[in-house]
Amino acid sequence: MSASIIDGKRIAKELREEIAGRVASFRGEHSIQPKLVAILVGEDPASQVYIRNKQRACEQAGLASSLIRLPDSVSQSELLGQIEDLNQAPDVHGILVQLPLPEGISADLVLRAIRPEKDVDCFHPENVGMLAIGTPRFLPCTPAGVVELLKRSGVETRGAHVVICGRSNIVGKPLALMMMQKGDGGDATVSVCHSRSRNLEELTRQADILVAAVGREGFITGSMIRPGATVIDVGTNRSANGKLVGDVVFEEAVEIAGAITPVPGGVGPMTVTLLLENTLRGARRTVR
Ligand SMILES: NC(=O)C1=CN([C@@H]2O[C@H](COP(=O)(O)OP(=O)(O)OC[C@H]3O[C@@H](n4cnc5c(N)ncnc54)[C@H](OP(=O)(O)O)[C@@H]3O)[C@@H](O)[C@H]2O)C=CC1
Ligand SMILES: Nc1nc(=O)c2c([nH]1)NC[C@@H]1CN(c3ccc(C(=O)N[C@@H](CCC(=O)O)C(=O)O)cc3)C=[N+]21
Ligand SMILES: [Mg+2]
Repeated sequence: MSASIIDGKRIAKELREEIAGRVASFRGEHSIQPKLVAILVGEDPASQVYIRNKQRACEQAGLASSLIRLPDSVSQSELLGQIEDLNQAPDVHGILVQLPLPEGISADLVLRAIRPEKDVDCFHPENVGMLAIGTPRFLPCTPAGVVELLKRSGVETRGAHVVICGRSNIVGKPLALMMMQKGDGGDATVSVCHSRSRNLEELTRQADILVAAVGREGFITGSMIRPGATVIDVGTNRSANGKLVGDVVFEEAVEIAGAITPVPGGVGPMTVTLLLENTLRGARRTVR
């Protein structure tokens, strides 16, 4: 038996074409081009991949985008000053500060400094709070990408047991919030595992939908997967041979799972796509 492969690249392309259409009509109606600005401090390799892909995606969807590169040595106050300029700039609708940030810069402080109306990552405490109570302003890109992938591949979340490995503020925690929410794409029973979880394999084997967001190559092996389960691999790891690999041992998992996302070509392209969606949403706010 072999799992069906969830083609994130294809689904992302479909969704991008829809977004491009909406961007075009927004521009036609308001003569405003939605604009995203990303800030990269230093040279984190995962961030480089993300940046390259989102610049290209913005171009294809008709969005403006720019990248501010700052050296590792930049001071926290200089960075905060840059963010404040972007907060004030009327032509900027989305601001994204790439994580991780170098030591000596407080990510918490930096993320709070971004004006919530331009916080396309949905990392600001106000936006996380809105998400948690069920009245989201933005949906966080990677979790929303996962939910959209499931929806578009016909995987039912309602009543399903979703087991998420990882509890970060960027993936695991907001994904848990979204999937436990009432209604479409949610209504799941959610378990969240982390490095202190006991009997991990016992937990993951209960999953109808297993999400790996740990950041370790080879983390999810075949024996951790219930036969027929859907496996979503969020991991983006640089392997020793330079290849991009997920957290799941794909060759094992594909024999056991019912459906599985590959890396690359699974969740990653969806993250980029949802960022386009959020930038358009940020621009819409300015005309209401
Ligand atoms: N495809 C995409 O669009 C994106 C991909 N990523 C990728 O996803 C992965 C996760 O990213 P991120 O959430 O930022 O990572 P973090 O390092 O912030 O979080 C990793 C999580 O995994 C948990 N963990 C670590 N070791 C174990 C273990 N032995 N058993 C169980 N849980 C464990 C940690 O537990 P604890 O909390 O106890 O430390 C933590 O909650 C990375 O590979 C990243 O590159 C990230 C964002 C977007
Ligand atoms: N503020 C912030 N927000 C983030 O969302 C954020 C971040 N910082 N820091 C880094 C991580 C990582 N991340 C990825 C997004 C897309 C791909 C992606 O496009 N992946 C393609 C890669 C294909 C390739 O080019 O090789 C794929 O999996 O197919 C990967 C990783 C977002 N992150
Ligand atoms: Mg991290």
